[in-house]
Formats: sequence, C-alpha cells, structure tokens
Amino acid sequence: MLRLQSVSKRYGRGDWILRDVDVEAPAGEVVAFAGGNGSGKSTLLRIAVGLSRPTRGTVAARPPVVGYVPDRFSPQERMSAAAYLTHMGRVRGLTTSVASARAGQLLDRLALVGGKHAPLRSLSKGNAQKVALAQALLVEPGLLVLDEPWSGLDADAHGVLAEIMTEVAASGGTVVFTDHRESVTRARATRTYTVGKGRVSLQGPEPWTTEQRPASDVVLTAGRDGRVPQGLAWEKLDGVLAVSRNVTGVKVRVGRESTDALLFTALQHGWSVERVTETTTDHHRTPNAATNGDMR
Ligand SMILES: Nc1ncnc2c1ncn2[C@@H]1O[C@H](COP(=O)(O)OP(=O)(O)OP(=O)(O)O)[C@@H](O)[C@H]1O
Repeated sequence: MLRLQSVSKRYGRGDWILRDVDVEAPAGEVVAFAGGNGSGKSTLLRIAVGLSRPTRGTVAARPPVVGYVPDRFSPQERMSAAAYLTHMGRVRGLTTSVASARAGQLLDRLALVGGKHAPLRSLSKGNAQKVALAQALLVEPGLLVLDEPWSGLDADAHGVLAEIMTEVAASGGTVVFTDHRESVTRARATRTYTVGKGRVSLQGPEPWTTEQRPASDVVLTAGRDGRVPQGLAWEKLDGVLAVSRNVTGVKVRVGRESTDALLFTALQHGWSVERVTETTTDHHRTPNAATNGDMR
C-alpha cells in the first residue's frame, strides 16, 4: 500500500514539476505511471520511495521494506555483482551467508551475463539493470518501485521481470513502475496513472465496445526443469477466451482484467512466462474457441 496525498514538487525556486498529486497504490496491485520524457515520473517515484521530499503534501502507508530500481544504474566499481549484492544484503540486515546465497539465486534467475565475479563497471546496461533489480529483491519488498524497468533488459529477462512483479503483488506487496509507452503500462498494470504537465490522473476504463475489449496473449513455456506441466484446464479459468497448444507450451488469450490471476495460476503450476502481449478481443474471432496448433 502507498498513498500520495496532495503532493506537489518543485526543485528550489524552479517550476512546479508535480501539482496536487493524489495516488492510491493498494497492496496486491501493479500500478503504472505513463508519461513522456521529463514529465516527472522519476521525481514521483523518488518521492514514493522516500529519496526525495514533497514540497507540499504527504506520503502515507509506505511499507517498511522498499525495493527500488532507479532509471540508471551504472556503477563504476571494481567490486563484483556478487560482492556488491552480499554487501547490500548485509546493509539490509541479512547475515553474510544468507545475503550471498540470496544474491546467487537472484543472479541465476535473472541470468546475469558476464559473470557474478566480473567487476560491476564492466557490465552492459542490461546486466547492470539486472544487478539493480536483484538488489531491490534481496529482502522481499512490501513496496517494489521500478523506474522504466523494461528498458535495456533482454527478452528472457522481460519474462522473469513479469514473473517477479506478479509474485510480489500476489504475496500482498505493491508494485509501482513507470514507462513512457502506454501500451506497456496498460499490458502490465492493474491500474495506470497518466503523468503530464505536472498533473497525475487515473486512467478510466478504455472506451472499448462490447465486441472489442482489452485482452492479453500470454505465452507460457516449460518450467525451469524443462518439463511441460500438465493438469491445468486453461479453458475453465476466469476470463480465458482462447487457448492454443504446441509441444513447447501454450498460448492463452485472456481478458486484461484476468491476466494477473492467470499468470499467478500458471506460475503456481510450474509454467514459465515467455511473453505477455496486449491485444483486444475481436468480434471476427469466436470467443471461447479452444484450438490446437499454431502459437505464433
Ligand atoms: N534534482 C533535480 N533538480 C532540478 N530539476 C530536476 C531534478 N530532477 C529532475 N528535475 C527536472 O524535473 C523534471 C522532471 O524530471 P523527471 O526525471 O522526474 O522526469 P521523467 O518523467 O522521469 O523523465 P524521463 O522519462 O526522461 O526520465 C525535468 O524537467 C527535470 O529536468
């Protein structure tokens, strides 16, 4: 949970960057801020995590453990990713052995390329981003705040990031992220705010017709053990509109409002999320059609 009440921000005597902003980010939700460059998204997130103070207004109900991934993480350290994360884990109250084990698990899951023991300054932007993400997850956050998290990450890491966001929300945490593309925020978030000209407004329901509603295409593949999990009746899950299967996995079209629940169920059953793309239900297609075959 996080609540911003009548928050306004200006740097020194400069222009107002944010004016009278009210935001409600409930537990269990993934909340997005969409807006162009310079609209104030990063400023809003820094206020949300407590790194910057609002000039006016208040931030309430911030959970005690906050994970924050800034928009840029380009450390010039000789220290390795493993050493850095172990150190950060200790700062966060973990013992050295727990911090080191947790760091190893997270870097494996995010598939850090270049090696856990390479100097941080030698990592590419995307791999540095993975270290920043791992740092935010060393202790399970009640609030996970991610500034443009999709930028720089490779396709595999996109799937892992989607899983992580779903897991944090599903275990009662709050996830907040920014992106300048509304297509991304709409596909990934349970609620989206638009940021522009200092104002932040909650996006209402889309003006979809009954024939054409927002939906997601979720591509799921075998879990980490390589086995395709069985025994899940996709067609019976809430919001499922169509299912297609092939040897490596399954593609499920699901109403946007049911996407998070479907992802959570899939993860619980051992599936890996390969891709989630936004789409719409289309009156030229037959809803509820369960087909076998091509997943492209
Ligand atoms: N520390 C600072 N001091 C003065 N002005 C700042 C500071 N940080 C940000 N600004 C200004 O506040 C405005 C909003 O910046 P912010 O980084 O929050 O936008 P953003 O929406 O995250 O942009 P982008 O998508 O380009 O990262 C910009 O005009 C920026 O120049």
